[in-house]
Amino acid sequence: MSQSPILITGGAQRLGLHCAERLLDDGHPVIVTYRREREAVAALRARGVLTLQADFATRAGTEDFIARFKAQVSSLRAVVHNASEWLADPGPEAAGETFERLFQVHMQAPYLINLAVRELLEACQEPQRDIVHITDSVVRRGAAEQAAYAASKAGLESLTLSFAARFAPHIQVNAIAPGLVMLGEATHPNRRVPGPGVIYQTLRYLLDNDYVTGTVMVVDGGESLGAD
Ligand SMILES: NC(=O)C1=CN([C@@H]2O[C@H](COP(=O)(O)OP(=O)(O)OC[C@H]3O[C@@H](n4cnc5c(N)ncnc54)[C@H](OP(=O)(O)O)[C@@H]3O)[C@@H](O)[C@H]2O)C=CC1
Ligand SMILES: Nc1nc2c(c(=O)[nH]1)N=C([C@H](O)[C@@H](O)CO)CN2
Repeated sequence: MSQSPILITGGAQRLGLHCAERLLDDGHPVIVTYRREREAVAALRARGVLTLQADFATRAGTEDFIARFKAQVSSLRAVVHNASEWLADPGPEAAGETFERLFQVHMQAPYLINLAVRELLEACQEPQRDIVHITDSVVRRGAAEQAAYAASKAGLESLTLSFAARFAPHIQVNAIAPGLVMLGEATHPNRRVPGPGVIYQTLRYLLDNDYVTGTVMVVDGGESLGAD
C-alpha cells in the first residue's frame, strides 16, 4: 500500500526542516511549505519532497495555498503546523498589525487548513491520521514582551482541543509545546538547549500512538515551571 504524505508548514529551516528530514529518513513521503527559495528547499526537492510556496500572513495567502495544495494532493497521513513568526510586541503604532499577523499565521492558517484538508486525511488508507500543532510552553505563563505571540499560540492550543473533538475518531489532533530547543539570534546560550531531536521524538510518539488525541505535549525541560 503506497503511503500518504505528511505536510509540514515552514519546513525549510530549523525545527521544521529537521522533522522533514527525519520523516524522510523514516520512509514517509513529505510535503513542505516555504516562503523564499533557498538551498535547503532545493535539497528537499532533490529528495522527492513536494515544496509549495506559501505565506500565511494573510487570509488570501492561506486560501491561495489551500487551492494549490488540494489541486495536487489526493490524501494525507498527517499535517504538522510548524510555520511561525516569533515577534516581540512593538510600540503602540504597530501593535495592531503585529497582533493581526500572528493571529493569521498561528491561528487562522491552521484553522482554515485543517477544515480544508479533513477529507484528504480521511482519504488516507493507513490506520492512523494526525494533525499536530506546534505551540509553545510559554502559553502557560505568558510573555511580558511577546504578549501577542503567546496569545496566538494559546489560541492554537485551544484549536487543538476543538479539532480533536470535532475530528474524532478518525483523525487525532495534538499539540507539541516546546521550550527553548533551538537558539535564535536573541536567545541566551547559557541555558540548556537540547536541539530539534527532542521535538522529533515527540512527533514520532504522536504519529505512532493511535489512542492519543486532544493532548498538549510540553517539551521544555521544566522551563515553564521555573526550572533552569
Ligand atoms: N526554536 C525554539 O526554541 C522554539 C520554537 N517553537 C516553535 O517551534 C516551531 C519551529 O520553531 P523554529 O524552527 O525556531 O521556527 P523558525 O522561526 O525558525 O521557522 C519558522 C518557519 O515558519 C515559516 N514562516 C514564518 N512566517 C511565515 C508566514 N507568514 N507564512 C508561512 N510560513 C512562515 C518560515 O518559513 P521561511 O523560512 O520559508 O520564511 C520558517 O521556515 C515554531 O512554531 C515555533 O514557534 C516554540 C518554542 C521554542
Ligand atoms: N517561530 C519561532 N518561534 C519561537 C522561536 C523561534 O526562533 N521561532 N524561538 C523561541 C525561543 O527559543 C524562546 O523559547 C526562548 O525563550 C520561542 N518561539
